[in-house]
Amino acid sequence: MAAHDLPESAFEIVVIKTSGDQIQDRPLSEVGGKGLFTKEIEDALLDGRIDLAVHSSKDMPTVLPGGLAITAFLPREDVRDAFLSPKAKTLMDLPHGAVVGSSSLRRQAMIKRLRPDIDVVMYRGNLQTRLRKLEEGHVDATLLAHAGLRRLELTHVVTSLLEPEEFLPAVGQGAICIESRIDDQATLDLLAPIDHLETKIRLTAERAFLAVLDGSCRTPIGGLATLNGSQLTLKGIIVKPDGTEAHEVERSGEATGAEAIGKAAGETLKALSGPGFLAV
Ligand SMILES: NCc1[nH]cc(CCC(=O)O)c1CC(=O)O
Repeated sequence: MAAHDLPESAFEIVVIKTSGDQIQDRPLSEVGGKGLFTKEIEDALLDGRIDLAVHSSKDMPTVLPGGLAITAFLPREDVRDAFLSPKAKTLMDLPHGAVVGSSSLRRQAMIKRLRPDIDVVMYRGNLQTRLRKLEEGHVDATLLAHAGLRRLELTHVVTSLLEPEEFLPAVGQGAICIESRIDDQATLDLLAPIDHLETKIRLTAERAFLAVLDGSCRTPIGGLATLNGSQLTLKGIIVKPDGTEAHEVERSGEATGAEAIGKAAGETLKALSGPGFLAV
């Protein structure tokens, strides 16, 4: 091995269990939403116990504590939701009145929108627990992020994939990000070479979109930005939790305007849905 291939830094991994990981018996939207996956980790960053934090972008609130920022993105995984069922090949093929387990407000609302006859029931616990419950017949099907299943090398449990055209993923789905202290230049320098530009641009648009609409995690929202050369396209949707009403938006423009495109798409949905919709 050449000398320049040797690691220049040693890293100590500190495992932090967040309340989002610990609370398994209630939907997260009921106990405070997204911050639950990040707070304990951000406290450790602010205390200087750790220097960088690894998160799922999907779990990151749009407003971060002062002094912290998302300072790098890893290349994005598959953004799609996976459909898992021993009973049917796809969501649309499930028998009338089937029971689907999911505690995600977005998945629940989008399932109801496509299949009003389906009963969506709360479904938490770690992946292994969910797969066991599915196997034991507690539910007829469930949905999980394909990215998480791929990372755990569990893709053999997937029955089919939901295409973004009919089922928009959550903002940030499939993208791992790094959060660090904005004044910690040494860490910023370490991260710069691994920051993935395309993912950063897409996530900038998606998070700007989400920031206009949300904060609370109580409104079902889907959003996905894609890049075609320098052309960015953002699609967004908000759905009533019972699936009876939805508003969609699509905006395109130069990637350099990612933040403005996201913001404009959010404002469009806000205007389309009217006051009250987001509060439900
Ligand atoms: N809400 C939990 C969560 N946060 C990120 C992922 C999946 C991995 C990713 O999107 O990067 C998951 C699990 C899931 O949605 O099935």
